[in-house]
Amino acid sequence: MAWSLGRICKSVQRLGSLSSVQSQLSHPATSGSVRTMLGLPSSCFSKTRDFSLPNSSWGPEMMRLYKHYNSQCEVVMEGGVKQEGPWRRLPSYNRVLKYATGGVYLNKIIQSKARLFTRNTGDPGVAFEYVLFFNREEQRCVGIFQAGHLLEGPPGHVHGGATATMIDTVTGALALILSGPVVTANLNINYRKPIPLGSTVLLESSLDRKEGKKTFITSKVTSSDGSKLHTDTTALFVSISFSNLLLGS
Ligand SMILES: CCCCCCCCCCCCCCCC(=O)SCCNC(=O)CCNC(=O)[C@H](O)C(C)(C)COP(=O)(O)OP(=O)(O)OC[C@H]1O[C@@H](n2cnc3c(N)ncnc32)[C@H](O)[C@@H]1OP(=O)(O)O
Repeated sequence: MAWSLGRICKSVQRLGSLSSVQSQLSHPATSGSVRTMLGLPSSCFSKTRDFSLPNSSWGPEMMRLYKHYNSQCEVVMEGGVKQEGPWRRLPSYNRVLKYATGGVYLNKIIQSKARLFTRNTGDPGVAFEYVLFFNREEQRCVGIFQAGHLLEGPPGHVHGGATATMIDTVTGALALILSGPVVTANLNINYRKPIPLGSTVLLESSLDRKEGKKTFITSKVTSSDGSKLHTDTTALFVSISFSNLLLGS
């Protein structure tokens, strides 16, 4: 077990290196063959579903925003030469640690039925449909989120906890890319306007500042056209030793 844990820690430490993460992010043109998320051979991911790719449940607004950012992941230069664009799509799996260990699953630490909360159903469109994009230059992450009917809170609207989950995801992803292994220490959310169930919203997060172990991120959720502010948030992430997190110390 110690050997497997060591491999996980090394993988996540690699994930914590900005240059490493950036080089490992999937490229739009090769999204079906993501090199790896954690620096592992692509065979570890070959049978793994990438949940951040379009599926039949995505509505027109979700597709429009997806195409808007995805088209900026690659730019075609004069002469038809393709180059990386300012944005990267972040792949999204439901059992990262299983694959981080190359299939050696740590049953004693993580229950074998464990799934990433936001990716715990394979049924398209019923819960969290989302995709994240990262902009290196601007140190920004955006999330496009279509809320399924299982996320109801107030009748016809999204549960505040589900919204918080998505805010945690988009701010957490940014903090993770910029600072390596982190946990959420504080999320301060102002709920301004309810989000209609089934609608698509845009989550934007950007780096406020870094102070030692602390990474401060700001975020807002707006309607897909940007005209309506649903929430604004400040978030604090604290850097951790990944082995301490797994061992609960
Ligand atoms: C290829 C790449 C693809 C990437 C694509 C990834 C996509 C996929 C992304 C998914 C993203 C999901 C993101 C989910 C993230 C969770 O959900 S994490 C789970 C929820 N969070 C937790 O369970 C955390 C529980 N809390 C803790 O473990 C500990 O309290 C903490 C937060 C580590 C802090 O521990 P501590 O011993 O207090 O730490 P300590 O060193 O004393 O404090 C450090 C500093 O932080 C301050 N601080 C600590 N807590 C607080 C607080 N609550 N308020 C204010 N200040 C605080 C301290 O005052 C201290 O400040 P300074 O003195 O340095 O100025």
